[in-house]
Amino acid sequence: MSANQTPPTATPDAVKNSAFLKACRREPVPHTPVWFMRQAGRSLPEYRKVREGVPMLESCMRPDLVTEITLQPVRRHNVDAAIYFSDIVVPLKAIGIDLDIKPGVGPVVENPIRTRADLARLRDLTPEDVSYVTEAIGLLTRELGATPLIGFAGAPFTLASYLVEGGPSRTYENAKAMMYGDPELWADLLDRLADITAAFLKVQIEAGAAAVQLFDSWVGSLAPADYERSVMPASAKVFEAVAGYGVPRIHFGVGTGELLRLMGEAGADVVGVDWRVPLDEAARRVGPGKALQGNLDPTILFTTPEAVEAKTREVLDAAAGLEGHVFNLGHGVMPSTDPDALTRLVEYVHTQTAR
Ligand SMILES: Cc1c2[nH]c(c1CCC(=O)O)Cc1[nH]c(c(CCC(=O)O)c1C)Cc1[nH]c(c(CCC(=O)O)c1C)Cc1[nH]c(c(C)c1CCC(=O)O)C2
Repeated sequence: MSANQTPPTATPDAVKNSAFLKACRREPVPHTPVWFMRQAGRSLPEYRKVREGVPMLESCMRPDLVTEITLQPVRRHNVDAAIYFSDIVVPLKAIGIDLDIKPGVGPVVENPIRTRADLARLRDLTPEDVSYVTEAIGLLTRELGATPLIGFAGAPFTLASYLVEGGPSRTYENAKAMMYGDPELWADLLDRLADITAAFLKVQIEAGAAAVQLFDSWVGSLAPADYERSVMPASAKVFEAVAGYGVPRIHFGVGTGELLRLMGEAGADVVGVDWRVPLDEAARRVGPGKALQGNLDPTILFTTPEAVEAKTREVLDAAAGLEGHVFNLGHGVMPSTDPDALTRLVEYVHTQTAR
């Protein structure tokens, strides 16, 4: 093993043999595994109760709260994987970036990153900066038993979109202007973010995360040629940095139909697909050797159980020929979703796909 290679992690056998990890490895499964992006928090009344009076970022730094919130959807819905409760901006906060998560708005950065001098504020992340993550994952893996824990991070482009814009955006005009107008500064910014993201994922894997997901939620705003030239190298650097652990790497974005092949080639084992591209078509675009994750439109959950089943059937039919399928929504659970609709959906996918 060369000096810059990482050792494989000791994922327990019971977790390794879970339906979720088998599907990620494209092995036969007893049933199609299910989890939901943004299953922790959001729609659960028990989540709102424990969060009462605790600001979002503070809750991410408290191992007792992180453990409880991560476990809540596992207890309630019988999902096949847990996702670590945190946020994509937590590693940026941990290195001292002055940002906050405003309720109903999202991440807001006090002083956006716009110039070369601003880059100096992005120092490396050390495990000590996020010791609460290591502690929480230690607690969680004990409680979860055979249920895998998914670690996650924001991808360089999506993190840059918040850092350069200063908050949520529809058009990403400042970020894209930097990408087109000062490609060297942009490349250096994304490279810095790749290192921070890779360090944050390593902390989670070394603490016991059995898989990781890179959220490039907003990268669908780019044309494939610009993605390939200006973003893919940084995302590929993140995937490469954690390749040696042997844990599945999931890559997800919204509106990424035109980018699916490149997002797989960046180094993912599993490509996440939103609801705009049927999974059989997504498989053709991604090519062989990758599992797919997705892709029920989350808004269908506001209709009737019959309509949810019919739409789920379409997803399962499109997924029938795939090498590996992890059932998920095409984007995160929306806050006003009825939690019982999620529980019924898990049950439906499990019974429809039982082998
Ligand atoms: C773009 C992005 C963010 N955060 C995240 C993404 C990528 C996923 C995606 O595309 O949806 C990722 C994220 N954020 C959160 C998780 C927890 C784990 C999970 O349940 O998936 C995960 C995986 C908790 C959170 N992150 C946030 C909340 C809500 C804050 C609260 O409950 O007070 C939660 C539970 C805040 C947040 N943070 C962010 C947004 C857009 C918001 C929502 C703002 C709002 O509408 O209130 C940035």
